[in-house]
This record gives sequence, structure tokens and C-alpha cells, in this order.
Amino acid sequence: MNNRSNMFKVAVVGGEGIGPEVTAQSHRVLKWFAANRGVPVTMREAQYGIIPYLATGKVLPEDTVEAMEEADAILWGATGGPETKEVPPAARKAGSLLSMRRKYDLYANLRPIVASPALADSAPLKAEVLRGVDFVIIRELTSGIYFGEPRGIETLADGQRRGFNTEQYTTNQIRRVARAAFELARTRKGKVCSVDKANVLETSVLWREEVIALHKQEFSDVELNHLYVDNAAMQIVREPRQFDVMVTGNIFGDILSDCAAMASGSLGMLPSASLGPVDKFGRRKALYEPVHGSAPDIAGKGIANPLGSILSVAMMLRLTLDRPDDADLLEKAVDTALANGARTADIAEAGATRLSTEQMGDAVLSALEKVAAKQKESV
Ligand SMILES: NC(=O)C1=CN([C@@H]2O[C@H](COP(=O)(O)OP(=O)(O)OC[C@H]3O[C@@H](n4cnc5c(N)ncnc54)[C@H](O)[C@@H]3O)[C@@H](O)[C@H]2O)C=CC1
Ligand SMILES: CC(C)CC(=O)C(=O)O
Ligand SMILES: [Mg+2]
Repeated sequence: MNNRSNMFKVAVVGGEGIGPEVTAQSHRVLKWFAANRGVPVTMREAQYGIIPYLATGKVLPEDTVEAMEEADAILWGATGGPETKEVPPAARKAGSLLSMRRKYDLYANLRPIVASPALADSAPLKAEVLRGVDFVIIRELTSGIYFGEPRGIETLADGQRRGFNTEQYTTNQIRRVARAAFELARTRKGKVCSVDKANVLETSVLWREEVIALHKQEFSDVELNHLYVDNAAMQIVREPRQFDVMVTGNIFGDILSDCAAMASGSLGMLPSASLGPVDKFGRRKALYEPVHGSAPDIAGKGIANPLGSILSVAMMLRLTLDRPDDADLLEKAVDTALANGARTADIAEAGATRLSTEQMGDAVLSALEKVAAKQKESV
């Protein structure tokens, strides 16, 4: 167990845009597991974004910092949107999601792409492409061009402006995320695809050399191949079933996972776990969030798909709370709700009833009750 007491602590931070809407549903689901399955967890809700900024001058107020600091796991919603303009850049940067990922050293970002069988029969992509899709993108999350220095916008002598960023990776940063990918592959189909742009970028040349060296030293039982990122994007659309574990850097993983979302039916379906290093007590700070952002185009309408956030709770049950059976139960309940026809607008076929965010939460909770009761009967 991850905590000195027997209770795990979870900070629930909905954030901005559709973040609070989808997190309200995943929070209900986590409460269900605490109440009905004896999952030993306490939950502390905290605010992030424009609302606390207007009240306290900080997007990440003290109370939220404290809740996140004491937590074994953070259930995060989303950040960003038009309101951001009201927050000066320095205040926004001080409490940004990127700064939190860095602060807790959440270097391994696991983004599973699984096509639910029910959606494989009705999603916008062709069923024959979707059926059987089941792979994980591991994105390096605390380095690369999103963090590299120098960065900035400067005015040149001729009056033009120049924007610049720095892509950078060290041996250790590459090796630790590659290790996470090889270890995960050993628990799955034993295949890693490493994605880079080694035909152009020195960071990628180093990335490939280090992945190959680690593979040779410790993971030669795992099958390893390499793709350039442009080809990888095409292959994900062409035949997503060829992948088991894909490992890549920060910006490539960001882009490829949104692309891969369509192999699960919708960006609203994808969960994620961002994991830090294991400390000497065996604890590992973790942040769980859907892959999508604050979706300003649908925020406030109550129509966002909460399944990415709900499936992030399944990842939390498996990876932090050490409850693999409960994680399986939740994933089964989501599949059951979908098989029963539950659809939010983003995954609805023509003519299907479109559930609200809350109604999709109801559908999952009702499926949880039924699947759990059935499991009890069969014991
Ligand atoms: N982890 C985070 O908090 C992230 C934050 N962002 C931020 O979010 C803001 C909006 O970014 P966008 O580029 O619009 O990306 P987005 O992921 O918020 O939305 C992209 C498209 O997908 C749809 N979509 C996203 N989630 C959905 C859901 N659960 N159900 C149904 N449809 C959904 C949206 O309506 C939109 O059309 C930006 O400020 C961006 O920086 C973006 C990605 C991740
Ligand atoms: C703030 C962004 C880098 C977030 C994002 O797009 C992501 O993590 O997928
Ligand atoms: Mg993204």
C-alpha cells in the first residue's frame, strides 16, 4: 500500500472548461467504489483556474497546493480556455499544469487506446479498423521542447520578431521512460515501438541510440522497432492494431495521442495516468486525467463525454489504489453501458439518443451495480 495509514488520499481538481463537468462524474464513480467496494480512499475537492484566481489572485491557491501535496493521486479535469486571457501570463505560468507535471516529476504519461467493442460497431471510423485496437502510448512528460531553455520571443535588429524553443533530452530522461515502456510491454504482448525523428533531430538520434542500448542491455526479450513520427501518425490511422506499446517524447506523444483517440471513437474516450518515480517507501505520485483539454466549444452545455475521466479512475484503481479487480469491474461497466446504447454526442450514431454528461455518469453507475451483482451471484 502506498500510504503509511491504510487510507489513500485523492485530490479532486476539476479545473476549467469541461474539466469540472466530467470530473463530477468520475468523482461519483470513485465515491461508489469507496462506499460499495471498500476501496480505502479519502477525497478532497479543490479548485483550479479562473474562479480561484478572481478570489485569491492565484490559479492554484494554497488550499489546492496542500490537497495535491498530501495526495497519493490527483484526479485532474482540464485547464485552458478563453478565460485564460484574464489571467496575466506570470500568474498562469506559476500554477500551470506543466509546472505541476514538472514539480512532481510525472515523467511517464500512459495513454491507453482501446476501442470498446460496442463502439467498434458504430464509431465514425470503419469497424474493421477499430475492432481489437488495444495499445498504450507512453509519452515522456517532463522534458523535451515544452520545457527546454532557452525559449522566448525576441525582436530582431530589423524589427522582425523571432520565436524560439529548445528541444532537449538527456540520457537519463530517455532511459527512464523507455524502461517504463519495456516493463509495460512485458506485461502485455511484448512489443515496443519507439517513435522519433532521428532523420532530422539530434535529440531523436540520441533517443534512438539510448533506447537501442537499453534494449540490448536489459530487455532483449521484448520486440523493438522504430518509426519516424510522420510515418507513425499515418500507421495509427492505417492499422492501429499493429501496436502494443509506443514510446515517444513529449510533443510527439501529445500529438499522436489525439490522433490515436479516433481509433477509440472519440477524444472524449481516452484516459491517462502520469506517474512519478517510485520513492524509497514504494510510493509513486500520480495524476490521472482524461487526454482531452477544456473543450471551450462545448463547455457549460453539459454534453461532454465523461468516459475519459471515468476510465482514468480505472487506471487509478489499478496503478495507485492496487485494486486490479475493481479496475476491471469499472472497465467492464463502461463497456456494458456502451453496449446498452449509452452515447454522448461525440460517439452517437445518426439517430441515437444523446445522453448528457450526467446521464452518461448515471449509465455507468447503473452498469456498475448490475455487473457487480452478477459477479457476486457467480461466486
Ligand atoms: N490536460 C489538459 O488540461 C489539456 C488542456 N488543453 C487546453 O484546452 C483548451 C482547448 O484546447 P483544444 O485544442 O480545443 O482541445 P480539446 O481537447 O479541449 O478539444 C478538442 C476537440 O475535442 C472535443 N472534445 C474534447 N473533449 C471532449 C469530451 N470529453 N467530450 C466530447 N468532445 C470533446 C472538443 O469539443 C473539441 O472540439 C486549450 O486551452 C488547451 O491548452 C488541451 C489539452 C489537454
Ligand atoms: C497543456 C498541454 C500541453 C496539455 C496537452 O495537450 C496534453 O497534455 O495532452
Ligand atoms: Mg494534448
